Amino acid sequence: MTGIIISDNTQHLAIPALPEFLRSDLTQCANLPSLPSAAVRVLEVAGHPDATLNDYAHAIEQDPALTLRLISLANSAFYARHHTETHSCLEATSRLGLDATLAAVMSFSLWRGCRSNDQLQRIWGRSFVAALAARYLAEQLCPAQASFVFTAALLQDIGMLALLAVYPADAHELYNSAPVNHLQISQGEHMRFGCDHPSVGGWLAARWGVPVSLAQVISDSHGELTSQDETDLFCVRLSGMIADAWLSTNPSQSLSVLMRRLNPIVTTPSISLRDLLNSVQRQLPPLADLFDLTAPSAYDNEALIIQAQQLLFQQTLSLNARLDAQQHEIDDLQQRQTELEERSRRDILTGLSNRAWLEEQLHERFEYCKTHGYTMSVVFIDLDHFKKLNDRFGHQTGDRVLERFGQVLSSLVREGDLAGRYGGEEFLIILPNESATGAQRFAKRIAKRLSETPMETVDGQALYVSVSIGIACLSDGGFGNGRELIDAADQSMYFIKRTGRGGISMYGH
Ligand SMILES: Nc1nc2c(ncn2[C@@H]2O[C@H](COP(=O)(O)OP(=O)(O)OP(=O)(O)O)[C@@H](O)[C@H]2O)c(=O)[nH]1
Repeated sequence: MTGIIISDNTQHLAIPALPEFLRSDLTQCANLPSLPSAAVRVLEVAGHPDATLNDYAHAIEQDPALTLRLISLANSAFYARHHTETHSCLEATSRLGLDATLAAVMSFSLWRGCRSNDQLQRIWGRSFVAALAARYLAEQLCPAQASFVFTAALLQDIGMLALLAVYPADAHELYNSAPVNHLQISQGEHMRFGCDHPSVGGWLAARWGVPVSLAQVISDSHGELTSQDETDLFCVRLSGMIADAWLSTNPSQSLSVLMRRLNPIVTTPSISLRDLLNSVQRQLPPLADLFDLTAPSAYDNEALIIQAQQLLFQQTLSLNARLDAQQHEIDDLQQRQTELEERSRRDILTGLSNRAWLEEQLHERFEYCKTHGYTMSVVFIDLDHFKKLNDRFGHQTGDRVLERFGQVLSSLVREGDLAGRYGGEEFLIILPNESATGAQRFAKRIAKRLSETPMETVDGQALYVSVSIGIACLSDGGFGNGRELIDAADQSMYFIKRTGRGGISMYGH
């Protein structure tokens, strides 16, 4: 092969620069895949915007072997479906179209000398499957670009040829695992060579002087598939994934994984994976024949798709089951969290709110009432002579009295009120939207209940308690915050303590 460089387009590529050592090794490599002079001339023609089919045909005719192959390609089942036989290079070129002619010339040229090499056969096998898949996709999504997409997909792995030429041992080891998955290959290449074969392929194609748009798509061919991709790039990227799945050891499994990945991205209903695989299967043998390639083994695509769909369904079920289990765990955690929060607000002995929660709530409600012009009252209750009760009947009896008193309070408060234990034998009740006289009525009900209901029975003797109650209402003073309201209720309660216990006092009345 004659390696003639016609116009180096590498500087026009929007790709990350190749590592310096790799660029230097590639540039100096004597075995780098190169193009025969006829292919170079075809590229030169391709570089002219006004190039005609005649110019192409003339360039190709310089190479008789290439001419014969091109005519066979045009006459193959692949292209000749509805046409009569072609006999000249010009007829062949016009049947193939300019892009496909370019692709054919380049791949024929590059393919020479690869036939006896299993590894190269595998690389080209994937490229052919990808090219056919890409063309099917392009015919559905961007028919005008079908030839361009076919070419780009066919050449997407030429970087592997270059890396094999420059670093035969390393690349051979990396590519030797059959069948190949290009995601893993790209990762391996990054580790060994500092970049992957699509970038090298794009660089190589640009160095040969192929149109920059083509070299760019080759370079971007293995990127992440997204719905924002240009349609031609999208077809090329997807074609590689389809080829990987179809050629994998477990195609139905790989296809089901691919289907899952495609679900959120491919929304167009015109793409049928089944039709695509059937189309690839139909066109692969004649194309492979033409290149003396052993076509990758055929599948029952119908069964493959059904299997893949079943697997996808099973994966979806097990994923749903996992999601359900996770949701249960989240629900349990949330419930436990709620229980913990609830418990952190409770007084253990009485089950009423504890002091911290009372104060927090009082602060919030106080601010709310101030902002919206509502009123509220707090009722401060202290059990009388509780020390004596403890001393006389024991601490446990004292505890039961407190517990019972908590129940009495719970039974008397209304929805929206908040009753809690403020400390030892002190209780606080917040009454939203309640005046001092309303709070007084409430306090009287408590006193009445206590006078009627013993809190405990000790040795058959009923034990009654009395309480001192102080009330403060937001409307009865210039209170700046909830703390001042509690202090006012506390002071009123102490007034009762000082004047004999067992009564109710209202702050400011
Ligand atoms: N059993 C029991 N007693 C408690 C608890 N918390 C506080 N006490 C007791 O309640 C008593 C309160 O005593 P004081 O503050 O002197 O009040 P008092 O004896 O009720 O007297 P006055 O309030 O003046 O009527 C103390 O003996 C505390 O030990 C509790 O959780 N359980």
